[in-house]
Amino acid sequence: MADNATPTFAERAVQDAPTDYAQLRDWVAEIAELTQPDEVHWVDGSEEEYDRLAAELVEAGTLTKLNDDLFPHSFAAFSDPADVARVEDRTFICSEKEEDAGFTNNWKAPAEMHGILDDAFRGSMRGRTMYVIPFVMGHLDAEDPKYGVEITDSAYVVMSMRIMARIGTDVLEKMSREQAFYVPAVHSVGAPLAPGEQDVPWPCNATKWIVHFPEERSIWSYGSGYGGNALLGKKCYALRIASVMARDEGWLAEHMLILKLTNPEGRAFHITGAFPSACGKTNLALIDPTIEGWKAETLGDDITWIRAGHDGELRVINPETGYFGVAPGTGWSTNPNAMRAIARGNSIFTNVALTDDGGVWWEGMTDEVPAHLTDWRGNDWTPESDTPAAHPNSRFCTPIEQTDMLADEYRDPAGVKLDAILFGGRRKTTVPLVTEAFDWEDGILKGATLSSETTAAAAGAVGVVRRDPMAMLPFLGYDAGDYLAHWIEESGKADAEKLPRIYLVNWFRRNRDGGFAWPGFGENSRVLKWVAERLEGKADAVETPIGFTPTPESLDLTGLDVSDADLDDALKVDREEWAKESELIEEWLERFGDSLPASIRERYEAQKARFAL
Ligand SMILES: Nc1nc2c(ncn2[C@@H]2O[C@H](COP(=O)(O)OP(=O)(O)OP(=O)(O)O)[C@@H](O)[C@H]2O)c(=O)[nH]1
Ligand SMILES: O=C([O-])CC(=O)C(=O)O
Ligand SMILES: [Mn+2]
Repeated sequence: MADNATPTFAERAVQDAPTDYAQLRDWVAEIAELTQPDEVHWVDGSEEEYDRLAAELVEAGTLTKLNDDLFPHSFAAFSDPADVARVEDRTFICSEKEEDAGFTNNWKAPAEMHGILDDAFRGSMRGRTMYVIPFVMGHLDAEDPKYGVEITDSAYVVMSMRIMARIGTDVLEKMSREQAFYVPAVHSVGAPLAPGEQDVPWPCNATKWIVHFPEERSIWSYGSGYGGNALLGKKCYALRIASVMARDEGWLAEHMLILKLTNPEGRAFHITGAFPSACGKTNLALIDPTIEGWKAETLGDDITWIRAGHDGELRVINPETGYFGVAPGTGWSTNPNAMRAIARGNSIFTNVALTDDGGVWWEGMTDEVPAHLTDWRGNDWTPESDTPAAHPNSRFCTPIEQTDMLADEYRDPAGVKLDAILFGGRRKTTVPLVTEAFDWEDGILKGATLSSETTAAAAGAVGVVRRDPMAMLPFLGYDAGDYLAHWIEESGKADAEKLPRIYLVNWFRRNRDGGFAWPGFGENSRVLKWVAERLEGKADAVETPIGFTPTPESLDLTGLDVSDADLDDALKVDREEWAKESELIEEWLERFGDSLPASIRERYEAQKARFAL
């Protein structure tokens, strides 16, 4: 016990707590006792609070206020050059049993990991403010709201969480009233300050731990201030922990965009797309169709929760409220919908370049390259410079409500019926522009064996082909084989004839000259049109050993300047390429051992046999 004069860290953490939810108060007190912050602030989620934090971060040099005439109410942040992406090799799933984490995850025994984390977090918030952020992923008025509380010592995280999720007083009140379960999520940049020590603009620690305890449903993140490592509602909760909740409760947490596509007759199709990080989800979610009469609206760009509805349909919602989008390549010509949302302001940019008039710029934003910039590292930059002005994984963090083409159904907790699922990745070779799976099980095989070249979204080598089941490889909270079995089980709850159709897509295949065979971006609406017309039984296709691909005539190419050679390069199923691919797929499936569902192996054998014919 402390004497009367000095309250303990625990006492100070809850003395002004705006809740009487005892379990929550106890947990916050316990974390304060461990991390020893100077102050504790319970986040209310108000605009005044956001502006106050922004002013503090501008003062500290963490944020640069942008020119209000260009990007109203917006800021740029520049991270430590060693803290620019998710760190997959420091990400752990600490289930009780190692086999439950599966071969795709790093694992340590929970007791051992708790010991490591206790040591790391002890005193880690000294000299800093500890923020308590009540949040909900998905809708607050959902049947079963998915609450969380993030404790963090980063005001940048608080500001970003306010864009990305529903946070603050309303959430805290409802959670407290219901005494509801919440996911406890603790984040520290791991850079305590000694008394009088000067802070740096982007505090972080060379050692990083991104840890999930699936049975406890808890998250501990140490050492990084960046994106998916630190905004714990996003990948850590809404994918890794949610995938485990989904397994136990009977739903699916997926790394997918949601798009509503309406044809000229007014019929709407809801399409999700699972593509690995930096492989085109945000761009497809915000597509500006180039074909006449077709309308696209978005519901989400990164995470989708899927549930079999009472009506035998699969229904989907987006649990987030903002974009944490890849900046480079997002431009007025490639993605005007994203640009318009960004230009409304209220955004935080991380690791982009600054223009001389107080705006931001990144590669691909405009066709014209500015003559002078300050690059993401703070150095002078000109078009002659030999490094990019913006980091390849620089990001814009922008409220989804600022999107002109936001679908009304985004706001509906019941979500929308799912009509088609696209699985995609970056493949220079082998994988055609679009292939319709023969049926649902064949579609699951396509998802289970999905592959892509690695990108700058995660630390490590770029451009290496790896298998990425359902684009969830870095986001699975449990064994990959059990996850595939869960997909099969959940889809069994829907009426077979109401199940979505599954397509494999690849916008990134190269032509014989090494360029992109397909122009991509808005032109992908031509592929979406083909998908919609397949769903209606209207579009023609060629049957190949891997499924149905478009006949050149069935793709609407009106007004598109694409050569026959490029089209052939984009669409072909090449037997030699697939002979190599089959070997890689076989090696991949071997790695699952006994946990691979038998039906997936059977469908793979059937595919292989079709090539042998
Ligand atoms: N060539 C080509 N590039 C594309 C296409 N769609 C997206 N890209 C580029 O791919 C990169 C990543 O695209 P995003 O849409 O941000 O990818 P994402 O899947 O949302 O990435 P995360 O947010 O990291 O999960 C950007 O540089 C885009 O410009 C396309 O159709 N063709
Ligand atoms: O999580 C992040 O840092 C950014 C992101 O969306 C991804 O990598 O998929
Ligand atoms: Mn994205």
